Amino acid sequence: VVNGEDAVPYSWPWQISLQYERDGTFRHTCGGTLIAPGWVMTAAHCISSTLTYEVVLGEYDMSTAEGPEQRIPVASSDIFVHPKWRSSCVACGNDIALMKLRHNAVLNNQVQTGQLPPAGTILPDGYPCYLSGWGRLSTGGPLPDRLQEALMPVVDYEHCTQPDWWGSLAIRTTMICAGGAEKAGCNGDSGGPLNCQADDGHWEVHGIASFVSGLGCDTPKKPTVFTRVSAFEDWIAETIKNN
Ligand SMILES: CC(C)c1ccc(NC(=O)[C@H](Cc2ccccc2)NC(=O)[C@H](CCCC[NH3+])NC(=O)C(F)(F)F)cc1
Repeated sequence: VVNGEDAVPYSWPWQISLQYERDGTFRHTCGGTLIAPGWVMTAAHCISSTLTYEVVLGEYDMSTAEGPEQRIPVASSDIFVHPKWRSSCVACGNDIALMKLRHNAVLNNQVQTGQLPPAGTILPDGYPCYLSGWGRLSTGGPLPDRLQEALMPVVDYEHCTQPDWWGSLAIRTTMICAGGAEKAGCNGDSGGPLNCQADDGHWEVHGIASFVSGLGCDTPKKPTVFTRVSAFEDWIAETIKNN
């Protein structure tokens, strides 16, 4: 997250760190959201069929074991990438994947499931949402130890598809744009949640971090682009029901 700040520890208790094994240790590669005790939602572009993954819940500072961490493996046969995802076309959308955990997470103050919005919900321009993640602090810059967050207002479809913004070739109605000024997602935030507060005060996960500009994470008028979760609720429900 570029130009964010340290999150209050465990204030986004559905945020997970997706890690893959390399040389005997696990490394953070993407964010994700715990949507049920045994299921994590992330971005399809985070998944490589050859890697071994585990999910870390209850994480805050990556540099130290603080206690609430739960590390749960994911079998590659339990990873469900959206059937319409094309890794050669992130602009085509469908950048969503579900992972079934080897065993259920233990829910507590530091580990909670995130709530999905009502199917079809479209947020208005300027609606305040927060991106959270352990992605780079600047384009090509370092990764943080502590979970970061940034307030990133929604940029609606009409504004995000303007030619000097992303334009209509890069953005689908199954996406949400947010930010577009100095705050942005960056590599490593992929798959993580766009957290938006409903009018009764509860939080909902409206987006899955998908892409930023190749010119740099916080390029003006190139807001961070998220998969719109409310467009995929049938597929999510079906996948969980069938597996
Ligand atoms: C719409 C299409 C033309 C398009 C495709 C890809 C991009 N961007 C990208 O691919 C940039 C490249 C980059 C590298 C380093 C620093 C900053 C940005 N990376 C990204 O956007 C990566 C991974 C995208 C997966 C696509 N293979 N995503 C992210 O960083 C995140 F966190 F925003 F989700 C931008 C536009």
